[in-house]
Amino acid sequence: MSLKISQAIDILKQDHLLVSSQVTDLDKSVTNISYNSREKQDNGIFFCKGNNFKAEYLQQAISQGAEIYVAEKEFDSDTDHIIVNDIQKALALLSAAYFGNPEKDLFIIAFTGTKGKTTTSYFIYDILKEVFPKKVALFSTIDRIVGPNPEDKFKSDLTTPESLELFRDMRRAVDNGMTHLVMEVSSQAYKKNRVYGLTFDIGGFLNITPDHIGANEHPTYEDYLFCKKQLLINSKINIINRDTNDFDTVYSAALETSSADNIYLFGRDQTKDNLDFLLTSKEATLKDSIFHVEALNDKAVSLNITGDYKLGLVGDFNEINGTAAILATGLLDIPTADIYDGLQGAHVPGRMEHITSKSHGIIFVDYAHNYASMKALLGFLHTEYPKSKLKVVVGSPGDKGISRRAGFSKVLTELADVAILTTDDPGFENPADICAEIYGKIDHSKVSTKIVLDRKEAIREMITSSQNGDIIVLAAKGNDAYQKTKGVDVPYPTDPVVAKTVLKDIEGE
Ligand SMILES: CC(=O)N[C@H]1[C@@H](OP(=O)(O)OP(=O)(O)OC[C@H]2O[C@@H](n3ccc(=O)[nH]c3=O)[C@H](O)[C@@H]2O)O[C@H](CO)[C@@H](O)[C@@H]1O[C@H](C)C(=O)N[C@@H](C)C(=O)N[C@H](CCC(=O)O)C(=O)O
Ligand SMILES: Nc1ncnc2c1ncn2[C@@H]1O[C@H](COP(=O)(O)OP(=O)(O)OP(=O)(O)O)[C@@H](O)[C@H]1O
Repeated sequence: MSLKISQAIDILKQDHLLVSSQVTDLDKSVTNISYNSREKQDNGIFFCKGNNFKAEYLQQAISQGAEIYVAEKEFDSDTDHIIVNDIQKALALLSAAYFGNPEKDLFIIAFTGTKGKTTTSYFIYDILKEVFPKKVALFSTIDRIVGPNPEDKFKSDLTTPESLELFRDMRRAVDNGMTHLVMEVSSQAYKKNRVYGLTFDIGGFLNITPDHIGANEHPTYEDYLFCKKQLLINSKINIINRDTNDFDTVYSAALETSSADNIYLFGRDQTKDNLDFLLTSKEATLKDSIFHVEALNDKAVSLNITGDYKLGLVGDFNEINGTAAILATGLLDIPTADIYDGLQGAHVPGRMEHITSKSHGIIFVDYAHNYASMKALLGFLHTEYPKSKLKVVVGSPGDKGISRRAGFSKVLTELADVAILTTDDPGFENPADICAEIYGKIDHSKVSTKIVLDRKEAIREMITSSQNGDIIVLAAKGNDAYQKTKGVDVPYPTDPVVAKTVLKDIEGE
């Protein structure tokens, strides 16, 4: 991979990002790109970016071989440099160019939403794999998959990677023969311009509820919504959940760059304007749900996806995610039978995973970790199984998402029968204080609550004290294999593994 300096300057000029440059050889090409001085920099271009950037990082990069730097201000007048007015945008455009614009060789389907991004992306990935084996890449919160072999799959650090890593991994995907990419786009990705310059083939909007508002994320809900809707402005075809909050704002965003013919609306309420697809729940068991998708007009009928579908994971919210996935893949002309099969077999790590016991009820492991998602989850279980006791093991993280604590108190009071509060990524806070905060706002006349700080013990206690007919929800941690504690990722066996170990101990094989 390489990038000629004159080409870099042209790209920046064209996008009105260039402020000035001091370059000794415009014909020179760099063969390394980095924003982290701890990496190797031989013949490289280095980006000075980030809230916590220090001038000494640039000196380290230069001493390690960086030939030129890009920054928003001059740090070192002796070294070649390009000054720009937006370092994040510059990083995105120049990363794309450095990696040979791999986005042009991929059909990219991207989804956003406060909840359901990961699930919907896995659904689409599992459907597409049926039709394009070994040709589908996935960039999700859980895994990034850039090729067909085991070494091409690795854990993600962010939901949407920084632009440099995004284009690097797209390049790897293309070089590995991938033709399609399914990815999650977080609001932060737009806030931080990680996806700047990208146009998605299909963009989907699932929902928005207040979340991710705080010092390091979005200052206000309006800012959160503004960032989220950018995905639709930057997509050729749009899929929108008609029942989302702020629908009018979201739909107007889609109309900024797409005609109504290229916007597909789905939802559960047939009386709403412009609905293209109606979703209706049909049957749900503890293991799967069957729902119906019906095209309501000629535009929708042309996708040929009307029919019943089955999902191997329950939750009416998952039917919404499933419908979004059906539309996205229907737009690719994929036979309905393949969509049906892919969806039926879809599995999303840590999302509504169910574990059956012989005599201690049914256990769900789910990543629900704020009021809205817990409300959707517990509300669904409560409606489907009104006679069962709902027993929840949950904790809330330290150092972030403070509002989730009051949200858990509220939703547990509204819907749970029994709750054990426990540890979940306490960071630099004391997990006992976090639990006490949740405990303090629970109405104890409605839900029997206790605190067991050791998460494994909390799960053990909940399972051993339950019986058939009970529904246990191990919430908020999903399939996470560590507890983030005082800056260290302390290994944790994962909730499903802990639950299965407890069952093995008390029920045998
Ligand atoms: C607030 C925020 O968005 N921060 C992100 C941002 O950090 P930053 O650019 O400000 O960089 P920084 O961490 O301050 O570090 C300064 C710079 O110095 C460099 N450095 C540092 C040390 C050194 O020795 N040498 C050196 O060169 C670093 O490489 C960096 O470029 O860019 C970094 C990548 O370059 C991200 O890791 C980081 O995400 C933080 C850690 C994060 O986790 N953000 C969350 C809020 C997030 O983005 N979440 C969304 C999902 C939310 C949702 O579900 O909707 C996501 O997409 O994951
Ligand atoms: N469409 C939806 N509406 C409401 N809640 C949902 C929806 N889909 C999933 N959930 C709930 O949210 C949890 C997280 O789902 P998922 O990981 O798919 O969302 P996400 O958007 O990727 O979340 P995050 O941004 O927190 O990583 C699930 O475990 C489930 O409890």
